[in-house]
Amino acid sequence: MRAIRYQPDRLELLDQTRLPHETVWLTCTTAEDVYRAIQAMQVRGAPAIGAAAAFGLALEARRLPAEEVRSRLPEVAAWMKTARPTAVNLMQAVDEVMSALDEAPRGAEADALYRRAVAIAERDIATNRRIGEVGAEWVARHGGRILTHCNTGSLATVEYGTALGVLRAMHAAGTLKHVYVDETRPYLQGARLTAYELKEEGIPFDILTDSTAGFAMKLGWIDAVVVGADRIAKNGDTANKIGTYSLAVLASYHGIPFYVAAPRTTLDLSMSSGDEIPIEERSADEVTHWFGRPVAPEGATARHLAFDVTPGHLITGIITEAGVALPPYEESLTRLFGGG
Ligand SMILES: CSC[C@@H](O)[C@@H](O)C(=O)COP(=O)(O)O
Repeated sequence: MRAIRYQPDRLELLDQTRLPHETVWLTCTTAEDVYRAIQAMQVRGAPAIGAAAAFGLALEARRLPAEEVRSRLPEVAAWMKTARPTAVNLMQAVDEVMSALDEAPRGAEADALYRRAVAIAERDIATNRRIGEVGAEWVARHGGRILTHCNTGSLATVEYGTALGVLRAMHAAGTLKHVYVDETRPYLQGARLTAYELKEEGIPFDILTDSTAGFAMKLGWIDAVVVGADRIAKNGDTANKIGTYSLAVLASYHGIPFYVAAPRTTLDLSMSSGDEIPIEERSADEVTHWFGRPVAPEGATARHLAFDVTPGHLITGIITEAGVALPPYEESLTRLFGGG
């Protein structure tokens, strides 16, 4: 399954606000189109927004007059980074695609940026497959009934997924028994998107309301929790979809292993702890309204933190393409990826 299709003159995004009942492709031809799609969560998930942003800048390089690309694109790149604040993949991908300008011959900037964006996208797929292999072997030792949160699959990446990639690989290896999917209020990435992907793959699952997780653990339904990440600090503190922290606390209380699956591009080794990670706060309307329809009394207020930070000490292991990092993370992540 692919939610991102690209050509030099356009980026097509499978609109994730319409899934699973409508399949609508959105065509982007400018950086602004891509920026708006990221903000509106028509494309979402840390690696997917990074790749989309890279293509957005390549499109902008094609649209700008050739003699203005080098002077004007850096400002567009800085703006693109502000589309969403928490997932560091966005900032990394923007920097990486912009670095193509350094080597591009004059007049060939757009082609160079497009080629770099394609490389980012293709690397994401290969990385996710490797995370899947590494994680499937590791997680299966705990058992085959896995709880996951949000959507970390093909829709959240260029293809295959991170945490959901681990589940895909376990399914292929015959070690996955059942997936419990948190619905993931308020956008329902679990109930809408993860359920859609699991159904397509024929993987057995049940959706749980977010508040069921603790009792499901108490009832002995869950062997391990596997989630994705939007930014991981040097000490292993991990920002991910709101609700992840509660799951980690519950897993710790019940003695259930709790794993994060993420690529190198989700690590932010410039941050020493999760306290430094910017947490996106989205519109209260997304909580007081149900996909546009009011559910709370008129005038009711809400706080809509889109992410939380799980302290590294609650994380059993971080599954990456280079292997599984174990606590203490400052040492293990540096060993796997170097200090930079
Ligand atoms: C491989 S996706 C990892 C994370 O980006 C995912 O768990 C998540 O929190 C997505 O949040 P979203 O707000 O839907 O973009």
